[in-house]
Amino acid sequence: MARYAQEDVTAAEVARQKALYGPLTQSIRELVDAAIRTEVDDDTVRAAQAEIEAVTARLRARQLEGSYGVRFTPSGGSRAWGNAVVGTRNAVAPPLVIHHEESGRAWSDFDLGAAYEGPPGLVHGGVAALVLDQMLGEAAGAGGKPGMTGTLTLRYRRATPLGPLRAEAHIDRVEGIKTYAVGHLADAEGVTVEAEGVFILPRWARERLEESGFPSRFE
Ligand SMILES: CCCCCCCC(=O)SCCNC(=O)CCNC(=O)[C@H](O)C(C)(C)COP(=O)(O)OP(=O)(O)OC[C@H]1O[C@@H](n2cnc3c(N)ncnc32)[C@H](O)[C@@H]1OP(=O)(O)O
Repeated sequence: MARYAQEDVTAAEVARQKALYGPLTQSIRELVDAAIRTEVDDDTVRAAQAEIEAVTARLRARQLEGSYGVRFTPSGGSRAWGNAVVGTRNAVAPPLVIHHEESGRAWSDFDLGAAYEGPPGLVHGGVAALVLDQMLGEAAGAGGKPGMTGTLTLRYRRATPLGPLRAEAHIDRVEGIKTYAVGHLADAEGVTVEAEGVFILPRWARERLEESGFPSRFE
């Protein structure tokens, strides 16, 4: 069962796993792009399918029971390697490498290819929401006010082209357990999508913090 978990793992072991799984995941991303854009003949497609199924069976030989979860390391870091936006082991993730400031700011330069298409040549609106949800959430977390997305509001000002993009977000204001963050997605010509959201520390997390003696940290 996936969860937040404290892991007893060394930094060297985390680095070893990152060096192992990062390239595997990148290869799968390239496979997805290749499958969308290939124009090879039918027999080659069928042969490729058989090879992919064989590789999938090898990886399935030993699996986690559920999803990856979020794992905290002894050094205070966390691994969200299954995350749909930033996950080191998730080929669905573009992935975004997100930079943070403790003031509650986050930004990322990244590239969205054929796998993220909605209208022809343009980023799917749901993908823009996916990216901005994560960015606003990361800004809230960077500022020490993490939470679950309560409400996310988007304004699609103009279409976002596939290709190189930048996303930015920052904390706008904090009201008790609610952190309001704003941000945008932009291409080289400027902003394409604006976002605002409220991130709320869930009741179960508030109760756990109160039990552990840190009741005021998020107030
Ligand atoms: C670093 C990692 C970044 C990750 C970024 C990605 C973030 C995500 O994708 S999170 C996944 C998507 N979000 C979810 O699934 C959230 C599902 N909803 C929930 O878990 C809960 O409804 C949650 C946490 C939003 C609020 O639950 P809970 O803490 O029990 O709320 P509750 O105690 O009733 O209300 C607390 C306050 O929040 C307000 N509130 C509750 N729900 C919402 C909401 N959906 N929108 C806005 N305000 C809300 C209430 O009105 C109340 O306000 P006030 O104190 O002023 O009266």
